[in-house]
Amino acid sequence: MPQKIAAGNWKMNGTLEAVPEAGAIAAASGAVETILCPPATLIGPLTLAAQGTDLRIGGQSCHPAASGAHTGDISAAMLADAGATYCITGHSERRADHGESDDDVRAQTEAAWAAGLRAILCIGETLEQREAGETLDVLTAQLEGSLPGGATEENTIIAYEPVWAIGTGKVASPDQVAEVHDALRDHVGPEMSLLYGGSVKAGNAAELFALTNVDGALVGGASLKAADFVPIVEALAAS
Ligand SMILES: O=C[C@H](O)COP(=O)(O)O
Repeated sequence: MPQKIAAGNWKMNGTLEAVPEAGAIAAASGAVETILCPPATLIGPLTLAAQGTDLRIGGQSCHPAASGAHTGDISAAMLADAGATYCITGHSERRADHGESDDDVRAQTEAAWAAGLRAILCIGETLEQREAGETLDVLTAQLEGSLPGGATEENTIIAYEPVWAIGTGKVASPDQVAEVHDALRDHVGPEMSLLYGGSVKAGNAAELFALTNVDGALVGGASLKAADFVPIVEALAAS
């Protein structure tokens, strides 16, 4: 059985004032694997807030190199040193804002593994690609291009995030999610966790988690406040 996972991606949100939210989320973690990926500045503080609980902390991206002359970047080893045990790779915002290619994502994922981090590797189609009927082809190509050989359920989680559903309030329909996740399951085998991401909220989480091949969610906006995220974690635990 794939592991059930509720992951929150705080993106470029949060200062020290947000640490108590993580504390409240930590207090509610345990029934399913629960992860918060804050900005790099908060990995240390959130690791401290999560100490003694089942909440795990992750980075949002990493440079493929372990160290060096890469101003503004952070390595997987640094994330691990600060307390992270997970790292998102291939998020569509990184692919769009920083021009990260499948090759870059594969190298980052390998770097995350080398530092002992479990990767949360994201793939997703744009609205244009969906409307052109290219969704499954695009996702297969992204997976084949960015998932390194040697991926297992121990070192990798796949997150399907349709770009058009991220931060828009337009969640993919259960049929759309099921079609993609069933195809992904055929691709990655029976044990790797498959997360859905894109406008997941407490109000739509249970319906998504009821789908056979949805093992959890990668949540953006609704992970910033414990009052929004904890009900999603609870819906997953109840699924
Ligand atoms: O990484 C998280 C996703 O991009 C989803 O973000 P969202 O829940 O704000 O739509």
